[in-house]
Amino acid sequence: MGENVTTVPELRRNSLHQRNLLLSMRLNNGPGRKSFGNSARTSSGPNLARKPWRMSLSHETKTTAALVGTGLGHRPRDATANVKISPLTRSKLNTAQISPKKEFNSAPNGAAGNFASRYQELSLDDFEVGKKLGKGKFGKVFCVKHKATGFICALKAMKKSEIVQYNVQKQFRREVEIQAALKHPNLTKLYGYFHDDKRVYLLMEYPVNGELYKHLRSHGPFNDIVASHFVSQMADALDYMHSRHILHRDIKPENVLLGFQNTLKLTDFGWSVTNVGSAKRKTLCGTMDYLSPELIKWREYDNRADVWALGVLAFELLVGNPPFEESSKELTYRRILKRDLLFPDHVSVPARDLISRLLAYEPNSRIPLKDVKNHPWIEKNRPFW
Ligand SMILES: Nc1ncnc2c1ncn2[C@@H]1O[C@H](COP(=O)(O)OP(=O)(O)OP(=O)(O)O)[C@@H](O)[C@H]1O
Repeated sequence: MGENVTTVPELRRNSLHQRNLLLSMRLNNGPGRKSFGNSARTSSGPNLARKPWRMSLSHETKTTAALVGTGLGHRPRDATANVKISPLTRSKLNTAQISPKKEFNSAPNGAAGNFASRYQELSLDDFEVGKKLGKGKFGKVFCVKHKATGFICALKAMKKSEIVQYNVQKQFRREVEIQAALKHPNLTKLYGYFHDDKRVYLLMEYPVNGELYKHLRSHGPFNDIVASHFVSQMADALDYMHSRHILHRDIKPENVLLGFQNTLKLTDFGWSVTNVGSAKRKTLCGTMDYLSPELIKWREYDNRADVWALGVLAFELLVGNPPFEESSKELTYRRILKRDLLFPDHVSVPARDLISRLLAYEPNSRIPLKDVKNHPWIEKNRPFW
């Protein structure tokens, strides 16, 4: 398959936002030109395949500023908040901090305390850069070792100029703020960040076993024991996020990393958003196969859209493809709106029951995440995890 060919399944998993971004990158002669291929994750261009999409229908609540000093953050009530930073200004900026020292003290490594005291002064020279772990639209991710302490983590390097060029400062800032605030064993931790003249570097937990999606593709669908373990962990992670009034909005196997012993680590908070109280959202975002009926109908939605997406994920883990997969967006949407849910014979009765409850058409009828771990399918398989 040539570099500039995108397969139908990959386009299917693309996002409207992403297509818009791609268009904008093409119009701007930006890096999107290189990226339009199914080898996007490993090719030199940014990855635009299988990505979320988003079309803003309403003004969204923004969280408070972070990324102080990088040139990408803003200070509340600061009139210069959204002013693009010139290269000259950027070069004068100091090393940033995203969070207090305890961020690193909670890192899963004995050297973390020592590491913590140094992170404000970090630069790329403080790390041994290991293998490339992946590539996103705005940066590359590497496995790195902090030279002084031996602390191993993932480092995502993003060009400031590209973040500014594609006007995604706010989205980037929100992603960083949200990920930094979340602390849960099934969410990929963001320890902190630093920057230099050209790039911002995010230091993250390194789940060593890579993307769940790759395991799904290489090993085929999972059995009940493995799938139920993943579903239970994901329910826990989402329940935690929702308890903090945060919606993930882009659940799919590509956004799940794996640590040791099948520990699930949800990642990519690029479309996550805070949703305080009974507020509802209207921004259309997510990945086609994972969209809930209320999203497709452009209705207001809340955290139960993530519950639906968990149902789609559970199905994909057991079957190998999402339940409403079709060759076109229109056909997929039609099946979702009809809730045309068909299980292959091998899917067990209790698994069908949980998936059906997660995929209840009406958000009110969906099983609460707290009840997922007590569901018979989960309880039956738990002893074998
Ligand atoms: N903390 C991490 N540990 C291990 N691998 C990671 C980590 N974060 C990202 N990766 C890998 O690097 C790839 C690129 O990640 P990145 O966050 O830049 O992009 P993305 O979120 O997949 O895509 P995009 O930037 O287009 O939204 C991921 O697909 C994943 O395989």
